[in-house]
Amino acid sequence: MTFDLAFTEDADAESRLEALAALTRQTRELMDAVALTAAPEGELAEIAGELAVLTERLRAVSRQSTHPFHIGSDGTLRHVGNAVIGSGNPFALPLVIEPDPSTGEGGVRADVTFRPIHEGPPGSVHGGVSALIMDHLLGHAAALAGRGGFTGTLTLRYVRRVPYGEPLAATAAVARTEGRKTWVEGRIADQAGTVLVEATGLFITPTQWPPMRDAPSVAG
Ligand SMILES: CCCCC/C=C\C/C=C\C/C=C\C/C=C\CCCC(=O)SCCNC(=O)CCNC(=O)[C@H](O)C(C)(C)COP(=O)(O)OP(=O)(O)OC[C@H]1O[C@@H](n2cnc3c(N)ncnc32)[C@H](O)[C@@H]1OP(=O)(O)O
Repeated sequence: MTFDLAFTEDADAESRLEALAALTRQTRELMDAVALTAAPEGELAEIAGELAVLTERLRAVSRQSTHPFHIGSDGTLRHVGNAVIGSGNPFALPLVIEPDPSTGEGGVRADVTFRPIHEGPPGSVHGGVSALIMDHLLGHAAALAGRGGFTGTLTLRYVRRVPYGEPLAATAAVARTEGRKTWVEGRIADQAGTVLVEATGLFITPTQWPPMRDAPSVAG
């Protein structure tokens, strides 16, 4: 397979990206408020009407596509539209990933506090949301090791229910490599270190891929 990963300089000024990030954060607050609202029926309909006006205002000046990868002013590789880390994507948690070489090659960690909008089983985080976070974090570890690629397989073991509203830690590091294949292992644990989710992912680097050995740090 061939795959062109275009690292474009984004035309948007940093100040506009900051304003977009502020709108995105506000939208996340809105999502949380909607999920927990106890407002009466009439007020719900009224608020929906007000939001429809705002939605139309945004839609009237839509981009053709979401923000692509671009190199930020500090040299960081940014993906503003990403579903997990994107500062311009309300769906993103967002996950803020830090390198943690102490955990191994490509080692990364992220503090994560899930919210009620992530609910699956009552009072717990949806297993698919945990998988999303693990997929991304494992992929980030592979990229940090200079072996970025697509997820081929992702296997999870749900050890204990994952609570929301509680600070948790997600970690990952490369376990082994073979040609274009990179196996990465990771976990989500609570503050006491109790493992809640274990994950193993196989990432495959496409045949035509820009050299990642000198990849800049990645952010949303
Ligand atoms: C969305 C991000 C994009 C990635 C950007 C990466 C880096 C950018 C820099 C930083 C980014 C930072 C972090 C990234 C964070 C998260 C990553 C999220 C990743 C995703 O969210 S990604 C979406 C889900 N993912 C897909 O959408 C994949 C769809 N798929 C394909 O695009 C192809 O399928 C591909 C490329 C996987 C392989 O295609 P190919 O042509 O290169 O490989 P080929 O067939 O030649 O096989 C070669 C050897 O791999 C074995 N093999 C092949 N496929 C396998 C599989 N699935 N499972 C197990 N083994 C497999 C064969 O059996 C053979 O093995 P052997 O050599 O031993 O015979």
